[in-house]
Amino acid sequence: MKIVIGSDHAGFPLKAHVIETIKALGHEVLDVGSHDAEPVDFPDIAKLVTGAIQSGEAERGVMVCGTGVGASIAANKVKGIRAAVCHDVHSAHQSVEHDDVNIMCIGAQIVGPWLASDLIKAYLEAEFSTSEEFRRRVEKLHEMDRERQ
Ligand SMILES: O=C(CO)[C@H](O)[C@H](O)[C@H](O)COP(=O)(O)O
Repeated sequence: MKIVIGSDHAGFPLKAHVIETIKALGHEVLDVGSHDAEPVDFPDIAKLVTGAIQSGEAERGVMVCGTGVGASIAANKVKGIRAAVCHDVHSAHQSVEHDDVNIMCIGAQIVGPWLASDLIKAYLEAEFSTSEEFRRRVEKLHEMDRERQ
């Protein structure tokens, strides 16, 4: 898969490790910044990450900010995006299996590199379930997207 990755200044220290992990798992990486530790607002980076998914350039994304919270709020403002903060391995895979999450957000000030690697592995190895209940629920999310004002 092609994975788009973005971080703000608070997520930047973990971003290189995240990229290395994604590549080691055999995926391609599209890095939309930030490219240094200069302060940058997470909504600006979220626009770049979500844009790559909306255009089809990347299949899934990973965003790193200080807590993962701001990144997920910003990403979820965009149609077609299902973003979640995942700081445990179970949520990292279930968010895809049940909810078809397409951007996992992690907090560089919350998790260390070892856990980040485990989260990314669980997220990228997971596939959206074919079970009717999960498909139905995500279809309702698509409906909510279409009804957005
Ligand atoms: O975690 C975040 C938002 O949820 C951000 O990455 C920042 O760390 C947070 O907003 C704090 O901002 P600061 O400019 O890094 O002090």
